[in-house]
Amino acid sequence: MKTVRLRNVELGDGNSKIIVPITGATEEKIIAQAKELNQGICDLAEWRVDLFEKHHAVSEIVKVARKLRDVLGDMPFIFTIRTKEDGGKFEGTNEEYAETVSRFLLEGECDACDIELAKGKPLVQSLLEAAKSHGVKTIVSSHSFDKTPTVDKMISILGEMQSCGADIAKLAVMPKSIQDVLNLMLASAKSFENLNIPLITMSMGKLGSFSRVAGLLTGSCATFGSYGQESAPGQYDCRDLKKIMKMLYE
Ligand SMILES: O=C1C[C@@](O)(C(=O)O)C[C@@H](O)[C@@H]1O
Repeated sequence: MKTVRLRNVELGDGNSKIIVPITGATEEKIIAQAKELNQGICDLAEWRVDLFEKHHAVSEIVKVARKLRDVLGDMPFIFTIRTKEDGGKFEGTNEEYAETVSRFLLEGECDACDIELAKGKPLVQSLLEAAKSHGVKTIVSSHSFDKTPTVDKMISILGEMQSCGADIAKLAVMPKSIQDVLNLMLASAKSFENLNIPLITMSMGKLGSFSRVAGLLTGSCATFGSYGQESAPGQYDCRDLKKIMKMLYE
């Protein structure tokens, strides 16, 4: 299993890292939230750019990202612009999505970039290449907010992420039953055995929250916790998450 290093954080080394999404709508709120994260409450930050009110202007995104970089110090940060189809607020076309991500990679600064698998192979591959050429690691992601696919389907989604060249594969699904949560965990554990890139997997919602602390069983190398507003249903407050992970992992 390959590990992926983002600054001083090694993903896939057997511990589960805590990622907190920055969810503010304004520059002021984004920077204020980042300042609080830099107090040892998490290992990585994810900037949910689609929640920023000026996410249509790449120059504004780049400007805020520079400030974020300064405020976060050595904490790695992930650039994520989540589209409506995957549960986010970005409503542009696939071309506009690709344009925003690729222009950011050219002009901005981040340690890793989220790329949605559902955007299709040619687009995903061109963004993966752009990220690589800028020394940015990639997290290819897939979200299913209305259901949990079958175990085989989830295994094949994670496999597809690896075969298209992702550094990290991420899968988030919504359960309707306990079996769905167990299915996500099983698909993750099986993929962990068979793939050689780090995985981040979660079953969302209240029911799925068990999966968010089960990285030891499922091979998920990181878990998302909230600080203030959650960016997806079922996230634990990151301070509680830190305590739970300490109990489970030490
Ligand atoms: O992909 C993910 C996972 C997530 O959807 C979750 O369920 O914790 C939260 C998002 O902010 C992140 O980009």
